[in-house]
Amino acid sequence: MFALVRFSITTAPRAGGGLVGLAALSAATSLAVTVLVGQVIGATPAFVAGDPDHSSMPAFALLVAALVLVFTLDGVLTVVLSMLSTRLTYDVDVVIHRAITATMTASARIGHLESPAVEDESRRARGVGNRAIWVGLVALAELVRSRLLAIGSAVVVGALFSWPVALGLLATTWLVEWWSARISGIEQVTWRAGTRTGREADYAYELGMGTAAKELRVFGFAPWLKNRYVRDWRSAMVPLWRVRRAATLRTTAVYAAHLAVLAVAVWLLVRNVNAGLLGLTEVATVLAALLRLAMSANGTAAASMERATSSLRALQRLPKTARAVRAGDTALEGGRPRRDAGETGPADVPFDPPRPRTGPPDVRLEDVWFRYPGSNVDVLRGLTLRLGAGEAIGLVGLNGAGKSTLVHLLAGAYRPTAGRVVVDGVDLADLDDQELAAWQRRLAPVTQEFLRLPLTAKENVTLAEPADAAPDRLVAVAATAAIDSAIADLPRGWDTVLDRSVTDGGELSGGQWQRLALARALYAVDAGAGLLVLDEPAAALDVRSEAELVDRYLRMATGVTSLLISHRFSVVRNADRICVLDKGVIAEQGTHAQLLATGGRYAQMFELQAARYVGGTPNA
Ligand SMILES: Nc1ncnc2c1ncn2[C@@H]1O[C@H](COP(=O)(O)OP(=O)(O)OP(=O)(O)O)[C@@H](O)[C@H]1O
Repeated sequence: MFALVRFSITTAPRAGGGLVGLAALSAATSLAVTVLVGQVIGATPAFVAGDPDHSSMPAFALLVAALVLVFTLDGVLTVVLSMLSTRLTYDVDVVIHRAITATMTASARIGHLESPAVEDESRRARGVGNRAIWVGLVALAELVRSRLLAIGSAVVVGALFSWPVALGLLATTWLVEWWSARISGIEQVTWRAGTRTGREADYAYELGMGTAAKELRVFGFAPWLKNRYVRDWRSAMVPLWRVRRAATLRTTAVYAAHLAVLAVAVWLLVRNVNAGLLGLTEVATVLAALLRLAMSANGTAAASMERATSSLRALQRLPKTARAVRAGDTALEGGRPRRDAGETGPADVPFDPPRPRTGPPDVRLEDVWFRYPGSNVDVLRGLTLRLGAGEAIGLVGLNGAGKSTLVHLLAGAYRPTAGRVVVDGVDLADLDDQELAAWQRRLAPVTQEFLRLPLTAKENVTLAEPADAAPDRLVAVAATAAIDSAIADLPRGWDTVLDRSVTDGGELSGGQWQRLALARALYAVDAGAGLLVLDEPAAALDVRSEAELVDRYLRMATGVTSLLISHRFSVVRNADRICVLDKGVIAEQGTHAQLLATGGRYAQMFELQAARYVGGTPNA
């Protein structure tokens, strides 16, 4: 409870503090209503049978007016409390989202993004329905109100009637509350154990409703995915239902004890009335207070607080878990010291749209070993490769040889397990986050899974670069990437949002998306990026245009260092140097003609591919 109070007061001091303060005030007004109701009822007979000159009128009217006033205030406070809760909801939502996104984007490296531990912790922090913490904060106000009201009502019952009855009922009221919170705690532990299955259910839902909604239906996989979702969701929820079923008997016993004490209290009250020990005012006040006390057990609020506290702890652990996952790389690397102190989070890393124009970089991979976190297979095994400043290097290799992995290492997204990636003499592993982010801004990549953003066509090309400052550049790169006519056909040209679900939105074919991604990389080069990386840039293009497009592309990108990865030899053959990646190392390198003359692996692969074209050698 104290952790939540501290959290609400530090994150939203006005709404959080105001909510708790108002809750206390609301408890006081509710208690005042109870006492005034007793007073009015007690005074009614005397007033009704009153003297003919109505001398008791002003006092009775005053009592009724006070009751109406306090009752109205109580109602107003309830409305204000609900408004403040809504306000707190917004404030806290922002804080939680910021905390989670700050952790996820705290580093320019990406190991933690693939970590199940980090994903589970983030899911726990968000809680069921993503709202555990703020539901708990609203419950905190309710709990403050109900507990103060319970104590106040007990004092009224004790002072006017019986202290043992007051304390007995207070005890069973809190027993009910404690029991609800305890069950919720057990449910939390059970739910935490099932977060992985729950996450799988979430993925299935996201796939079916978003990412792959169209494809799954076109190919008739929707029922399969639905069954899978139901299966995973049930297996995450069944243990929870089991906990609830197992607790049914004890829950019934706790509520029965509470009701029994209330029944005894009412029976004793009736006995006292019969014995003439209590007047009408006392009876009315005590009865109202007894009911208030008995009904103040707020198991729901206590349970929500339990859940919120558990989520809050997960939220506080999250950055540590993410750091530990990233630090796991250090252990893999044999403890080479790293400068993690520079991890400052997105709020502190200023985004600087203009790319630093520092010319084409010289990049060296020196005896690089790499295995993915959690894997026991070395993808790269002592790879050494140099991309000289301004050189165009082609990279070929079989599926799974490690070509895309090499691109991740070049970008510094992962650290090598051993060895170094050195850019202009600086080891990427020694860069702090801001320096690494600056290096990544010097890259213009087209990866296999290129971005398809539901933004305008213009934003898809320019991203953070200011397009309005260079409209000619936009036209030029669109022409080079041969996407200009497709853009002209869109309902609103460059300003068309590339998402069919938007009014006046447009859609591109797979090949047209790829051309748009190429235009984006060219635009970045023009804006100052010095290293162009094309990973299968022509996979979605028809064979006729691919080689011609890539050649045109490289011509326009002169003056940069470029890495061209492709299974299609027609794409890489004009590179200054072609490297063959095999078994984690560069097995061969040279020009297209030199490699063919050597008769090695490259020549074999080339001949195999060429034989599939009519006439033997495409573009040879
Ligand atoms: N995030 C990851 N975690 C664990 N292993 C991975 C991860 N990404 C790739 N791998 C593994 O690393 C190896 C190299 O993959 P990579 O994608 O770099 O190959 P590639 O040469 O680009 O393949 P392709 O030609 O099919 O695109 C593969 O065995 C793959 O299964």
